[in-house]
Parts: sequence; C-alpha cells; structure tokens
Amino acid sequence: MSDNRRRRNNAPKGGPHAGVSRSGEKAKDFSGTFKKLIRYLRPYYAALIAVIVTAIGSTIFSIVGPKILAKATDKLSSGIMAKVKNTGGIDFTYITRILLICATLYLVSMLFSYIQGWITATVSQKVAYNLRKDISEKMDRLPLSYFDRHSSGDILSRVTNDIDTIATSLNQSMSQIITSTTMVIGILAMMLSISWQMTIISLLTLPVTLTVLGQIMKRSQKFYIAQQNSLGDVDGHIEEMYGGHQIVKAFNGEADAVNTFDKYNNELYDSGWKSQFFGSLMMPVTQLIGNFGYVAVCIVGGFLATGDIITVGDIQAFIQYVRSFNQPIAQVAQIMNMLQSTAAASERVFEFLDAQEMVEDKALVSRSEVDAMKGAVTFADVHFGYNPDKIIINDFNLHVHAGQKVAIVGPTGAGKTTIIKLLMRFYELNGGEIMIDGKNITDMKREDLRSMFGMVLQDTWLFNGTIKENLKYGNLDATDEEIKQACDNAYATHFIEQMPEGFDTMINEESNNISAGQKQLLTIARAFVKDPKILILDEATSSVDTRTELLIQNGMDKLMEGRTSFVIAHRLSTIRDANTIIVLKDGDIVEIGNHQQLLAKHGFYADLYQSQFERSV
Ligand SMILES: Nc1ncnc2c1ncn2[C@@H]1O[C@H](COP(=O)(O)OP(=O)(O)OP(=O)(O)O)[C@@H](O)[C@H]1O
Repeated sequence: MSDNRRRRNNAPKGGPHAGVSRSGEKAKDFSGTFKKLIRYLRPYYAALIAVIVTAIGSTIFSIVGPKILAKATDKLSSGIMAKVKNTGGIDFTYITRILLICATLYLVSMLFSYIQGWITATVSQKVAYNLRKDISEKMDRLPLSYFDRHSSGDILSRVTNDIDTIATSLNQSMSQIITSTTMVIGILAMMLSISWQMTIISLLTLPVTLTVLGQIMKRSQKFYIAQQNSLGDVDGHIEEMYGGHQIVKAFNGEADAVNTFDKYNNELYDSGWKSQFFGSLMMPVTQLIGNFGYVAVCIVGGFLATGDIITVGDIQAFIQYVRSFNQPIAQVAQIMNMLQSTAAASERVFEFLDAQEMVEDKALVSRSEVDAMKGAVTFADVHFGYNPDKIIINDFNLHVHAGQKVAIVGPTGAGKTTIIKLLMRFYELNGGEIMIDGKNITDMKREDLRSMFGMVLQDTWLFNGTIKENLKYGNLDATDEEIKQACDNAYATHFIEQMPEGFDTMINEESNNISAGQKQLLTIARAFVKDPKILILDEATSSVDTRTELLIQNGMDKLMEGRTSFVIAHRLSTIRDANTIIVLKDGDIVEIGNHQQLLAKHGFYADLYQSQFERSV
C-alpha cells in the first residue's frame, strides 16, 4: 500500500510548518470564531469574573497610589517651606502614615495581580486541554477521506502550534485587556481630577503615538509573516533534504540543495532582521513622543503651580500618570494584533472540530452475532470513488465462501488496495453493498467489524514498545503461551530468542535492531495472536533474503489455513493455490477463476504470469 507515500506527496509545500498559524495572519470570520472560542470559556465564567474583579482591583490600587503619594510630597514641601520661614517643621507622622497607606495599597495590588495571574493561567490551560481533548476524540470520528485531504503535518500543527497560540494569547490577553482598559480610564480620571488643562495637553500626543505605533506595527507585521514563511521554507527544505539525503547524494544534488538553502536562509535573515528592527522601534518611539508630552506638561504645570491652581505634589503625580498612560495604550494595540493571530489559530482548530464526521454506527448486528460469523464475504454491485465525481470501482461483484483464499492481482493503481479498504469500511460506498455472512457491514459497529480482520501489510507498522507488547496489539488478553505458539507458527521464535532481551526487547518503527524480513515475521505472528476470521495479506515486494522469504511465505500459508483470506499478490508464483484469483484493471474485474483456468484463457493473467515467469528464469 502506498498511502504514506501518497499523503506525503500531497503535503502542502513549506514543510512541517506549512499549516502553522502565523502571527499577524488574518482570520476569515473573526467574530464567528471568537464566539466559538468563548463557548470554551463558558464553564469558567465564575473564574473570569474573579479575574475582572482582581484586575480592576489591582489596577485601581496602583492608580490611586501616586495621588496619595502626592499628599506626602505636598506635606514635605510645605514643611520645608515652613522650616525655611521658621513657622513650623515637617510633619513626619503624617508623611509616615501616608507612606504606610501607599505601601499597603501596592501590596494589595500585587496580591490581586498574583491571584489574577493564577486564575488566567489555569483557565487558559484548561481551555487548551479541552481543545486538545476534543481534537483527539474528533480524530476517531473523522472519515479517512479527511486525512487523505490533509497532511499529517498540518493536523499535527493544529493540535500543537495552534492550540499553543490560543493558550498563550488567552493567558496574556484575558487580564491585559481588563487591566489596560481600567488603567486607561482610571488614569484619565485621575489626570482630569488634577488638571483638565494638563490632561488636554498630554492627550494631544496620543494621536501621534497611535499613528506612529500603527505604522510600525503594519510594517513589522508584514515582515513577521514573511519571516514565518521563510522559516517554513527553511524547515521544509531541511526536512526534505535530510529525509532523502542518500538520494540527494546519489544524484549529486548537494550543490543545488545548498543553493536553495542559501536562498531561503537569506530571505529568513532579511525578513527576520527587518521584523525585529521595526518591533524594537516601538518602545523608544513611544517614549520619545511621550517625552515631548512631559516637557509640555511640565511647562503648563509650572505656570499653574505658580498661580497656585495646583500643587507641586500634583505635578509629580501627574507626571507619574502620564508616564503610565502610554503603556496600556501600546498594550491594547499589541493585544489587538495578538487577537488576530488567535482568531487565525482558532479558526484552523474549529475547522477541524467542525469537519464532517463519519456516518454513525448502527449496531443492528450485535457483537455476539459478529463473533459467531464464519467469514463469507459478498461484494454486491459495489461502486466507489475517493471523489464521488470520479468512480474508480465500477460494479464490483464477488462472493467468497468462508475459509477461501482469494488473490487480487492487477497493475499498479488498479484498485486492489481500495477493495480491501472498502471491505474494512474505511470509506463509505457510493453504491451497492458489502456483506459478511449475509449481513451488511454498515449494520455492524465499525469496531465489531474490524475485530474480524487481521492484516499483514508490506508497511510493517510497529510501535515503540517491547516485542511482546507489539505482538499483543490485536489481542491484549493473549497469554505468554499463546504468544509463543503464534511466534512458532510464524517462524519468528528463533530470531526473537536470539535478541538480547528476547520478547522484552524494545523495538519501534525505525528500529534497526531487526531486519525488514524479521519485521514481516513479527507482523505475521501478531496476526496469529489476534486469530482473526478474515485475513488481509499485502505481499511484501521489498527484497529479503531467500531463506527469510521462504519463512515469510510458509508463515503466511499457515496463517491462511481455515481463514477467509484476501491476498494482494505481486508475485504470481505465490498464489497458484488460491481458490479464486481476480484480475483487476481500472477498478473492474477483467478475469476471474483459479490459476489453471486463467492460464487456459490466455488473457491478461496468462500474459502477466508469463512475463513474470520469463523474468525469473
Ligand atoms: N486516498 C486516496 N485518495 C484519492 N485517490 C486514491 C486514494 N487511494 C488511492 N487512490 C487512487 O485510486 C486508484 C486505485 O488505487 P489503489 O491503491 O487501490 O491501487 P492498487 O491496485 O492497490 O495499487 P498498488 O499496487 O500500486 O498499491 C489509483 O488511481 C489511486 O491513485
């Protein structure tokens, strides 16, 4: 089967990061996406109210701080004046009391910030946790056709990168939106309470700050997107070249590979440099414009103070407020930017969660009925196309008695694998029906249906675990004796026992401690452990040594005894004893019969057999 290859070839350009949501990416439906995201926040409304209360609390306390501190400054300055004029002294008791009040306010404000940080971290991580959980459950309900259309890298990036983006931005924006807004309103109120004239003057700098910030952000965002794209190109290129480095070397493609890498790397350098440069301009520029504001405020404040309209303490408090005014404004702008990428990430996640699911299981045939089945298979007028507009299996009819061996042969792309996928209900038919022991497979639960099958494929899939764990994959209750017996039947015991830790040796998909042939023997043993009624064998085309090939063949023959078997055959010499051989061409059965009958027909099969036979002579 060539699924993995096919999927990889279909993967979007840009490598593993090709589906990653990029900061600055715009969502198609901003408000709709946020509504969906807010649904995930619903269980935490109480916590969110607590965030609002603590955020407002901590901000108010830090806002009133300077105003109270101003009282101490005034007392101090009037005390100094009195001392100079010899009319009195500094009232330290009063000043100490004010300072204590201020310290308490700042402490309470800090405590509130702490509580608020704790709640937002919990809520954002819970939302991310629930999204990941929903995605994982959704994966089980999605039809295989969904995975045909989306690369695994793309799906992976939705579960990891996109959800990370959502969690991080929820964490930051939830409290920042509230604190920044409270801060802006609060500071503005305090400034107005000190002097409306000075407030107007300092507000004059605001449009300038906002325009300049907007321009900088627009520019840096453009380069940021370019940077992420170049990063995707670099990653994709490295993955491709590293994955196929032997081929690259064999075809002398190194110079080309290095040139392409240099090109992507230069683009990354260029966009990375520009985005960071523009990003780092934000703070100094805001400060510069703010400083002009201070100068103007100080001048006007000085005039007002000399006219006894405001006090020196007021000027000091006002300056403090002006300093903290620009910060929340810049923060709100940043949050707006961040929310755009959150929306883009959420949109990708919800697109996955909203994808059309498989037709629901019916379970009209009970598990006990399925368990009692013998394994007779009937295909009746089956029509199917991966894309309904392009039917590739036309009117397929076949009846297989329980225990029979059916070989499916035909040129590449004829539809051999497709027939098997339909039998296991990986895809829904466009017409006709498939029955096992006379019962339509759509009337059974998918899980029950698949419990009847055992597969030995060319793509020997083994997971990270011990040999024993891998063997028990299809039957977790198998005893050690059953496993040993299965390995004996599959001629696998010998090599397993020679391994350093025998059945407890760790293996995985890329294991190089076992050979391709040994992996094949393990998958045969795994099928024996499962003891299925119907077998699917996809004959290995990969070359193994003759002795191992013989072991594999013998193992498979033994495995097929007494079970309905479908063999996708590549070497026709191995299927001479099949009860029925069907020859597929472009999704149609062009010939059917046993080996002798088909040879006698002198048709497609006979030609195919002859050509293989001649090649092997
Ligand atoms: N997931 C898929 N999505 C769309 N088209 C597919 C998919 N899988 C297979 N096809 C197409 O369906 C046709 C039959 O493919 P299938 O894999 O069944 O052929 P096959 O006979 O098993 O070939 P091979 O011997 O090369 O494995 C081919 O044209 C193939 O390109």
